[in-house]
Amino acid sequence: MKLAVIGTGYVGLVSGVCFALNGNQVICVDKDAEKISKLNQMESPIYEPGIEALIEMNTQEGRLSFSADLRDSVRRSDIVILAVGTPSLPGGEADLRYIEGAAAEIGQAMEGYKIIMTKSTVPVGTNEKIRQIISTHTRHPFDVVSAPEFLREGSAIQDTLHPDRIIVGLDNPALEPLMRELHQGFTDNIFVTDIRSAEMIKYASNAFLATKISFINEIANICEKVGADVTEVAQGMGMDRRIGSSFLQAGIGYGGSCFPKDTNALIQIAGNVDYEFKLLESVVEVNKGQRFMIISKLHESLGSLRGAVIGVWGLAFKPNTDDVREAPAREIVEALVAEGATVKLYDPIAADNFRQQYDHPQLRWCGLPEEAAAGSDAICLLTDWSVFKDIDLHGLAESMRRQVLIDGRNVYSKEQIEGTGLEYHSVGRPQMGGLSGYSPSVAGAV
Ligand SMILES: NC(=O)c1ccc[n+]([C@@H]2O[C@H](COP(=O)([O-])OP(=O)(O)OC[C@H]3O[C@@H](n4cnc5c(N)ncnc54)[C@H](O)[C@@H]3O)[C@@H](O)[C@H]2O)c1
Ligand SMILES: O=c1ccn([C@@H]2O[C@H](COP(=O)(O)OP(=O)(O)O[C@H]3O[C@H](CO)[C@@H](O)[C@H](O)[C@H]3O)[C@@H](O)[C@H]2O)c(=O)[nH]1
Repeated sequence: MKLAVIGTGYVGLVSGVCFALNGNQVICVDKDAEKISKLNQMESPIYEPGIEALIEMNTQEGRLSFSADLRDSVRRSDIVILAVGTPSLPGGEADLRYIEGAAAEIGQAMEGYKIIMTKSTVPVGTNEKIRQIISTHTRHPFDVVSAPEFLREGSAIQDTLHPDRIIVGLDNPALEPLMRELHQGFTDNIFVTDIRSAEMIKYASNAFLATKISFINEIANICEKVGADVTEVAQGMGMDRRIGSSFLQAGIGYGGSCFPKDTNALIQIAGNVDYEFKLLESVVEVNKGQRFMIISKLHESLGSLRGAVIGVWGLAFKPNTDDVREAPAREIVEALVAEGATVKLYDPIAADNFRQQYDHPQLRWCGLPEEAAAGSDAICLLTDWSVFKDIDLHGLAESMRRQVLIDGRNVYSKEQIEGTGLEYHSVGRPQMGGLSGYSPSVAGAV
């Protein structure tokens, strides 16, 4: 099939490449000329493992091309996929200006029947709005399909090629066979529903996953006070198939371009129909607070942070991505700076993106994790990049001014820490080493 994918960000580029791999003829379109120019040189504008090799292979085999010309690309395609951003407005609602802009451009470009398939995450009713906008610009017939995307950054290609399910929302049943054919090879598990339900499935899924994370983070906070270990608790809970073991990793909370924005948008979607989504409001509240446990633990160990040197490992919102949108690291680093610390930062991939958004004279940019640790009073691990798992912790302790390690992602095992001389704090697990050692505040409870 002939496809035009509008927006070559994390979703559009990965989807475009994977649809090309599946034998389709794909044009990836972006209004950002710099992105298109990079792509034409076989260079990916985003970091996503495996993407560059697939861009090159599909382009060489003539199935994939890149263009800044939306009009021409739409005319040459049967299916137009919308993958533009839907960021948050200040009040939390989804900002639909890119969707609306692209819909108008598509309408203006059309010279015959098209299927418009929305992959962007959009509030319930948006596909109807897309239909209205397009119809004000064209007399040609078209159909609108909602096909929300569920890929995760860092494993986006695998997620696209082997998804748990594909959701297709349509109001023209005649399109179902074509949608099945388009996704053939990815999965047979295609759930066809109405457009509004498809739009809601996306928000409900993200909100549920965010709820799991805030839930386990609150359990972790209680574990610390009662002397339990949240990793054991999560493992035991996850053995119940009704609960499942995924998304029960306690830490400094969720970030990224999706969970924070989509939970807020769903609260607004509910609010617009006079429904207060209290559970989700609490999920968001818990998540906002969770990152600051890093600062509390630093205070416990070091007292005032004025004049302290703090190493920070990891700036991306999760490993294997260069994306720093809504990364918990941002607020943690800002708090450290505000408290008068010098902060030594290291991230294997995302440091440049982070620095473009936030820089300060108290920040020192480091090229290696060991460099960020040397002479520091404490290290805070904020992103669970695999490079941190294999660090020589004995050598690390020796290079530091004070031997405090705050592990915001529960990366290290008890065995790895034992004998290193580090005072080790993690999330919802017993403290190890240090003057206080592990002293659960359970005196009243036992
Ligand atoms: N990032 C993810 O992991 C992920 C996963 C699932 C769903 N989503 C959803 O998918 C959508 C896209 O997310 P993203 O992270 O890929 O966004 P992104 O910001 O990385 O990319 C969006 C791209 O669209 C381009 N664009 C905007 N208007 C355009 C127009 N009129 N013509 C051509 N190009 C245009 C922008 O220049 C940009 O390159 C959002 O709704 C998001 O919520 C994202
Ligand atoms: O047990 C867990 C799992 C994740 N996280 C954090 O949650 C955030 C999001 O992680 P993840 O879901 O892996 O990454 P995203 O790329 O944001 O993907 C989510 O958001 C996308 C955009 O909507 C959806 O398509 C995906 O299905 C959904 O998982 C990150 O900060 C993680 O560190 C935890 O703290 N604990």
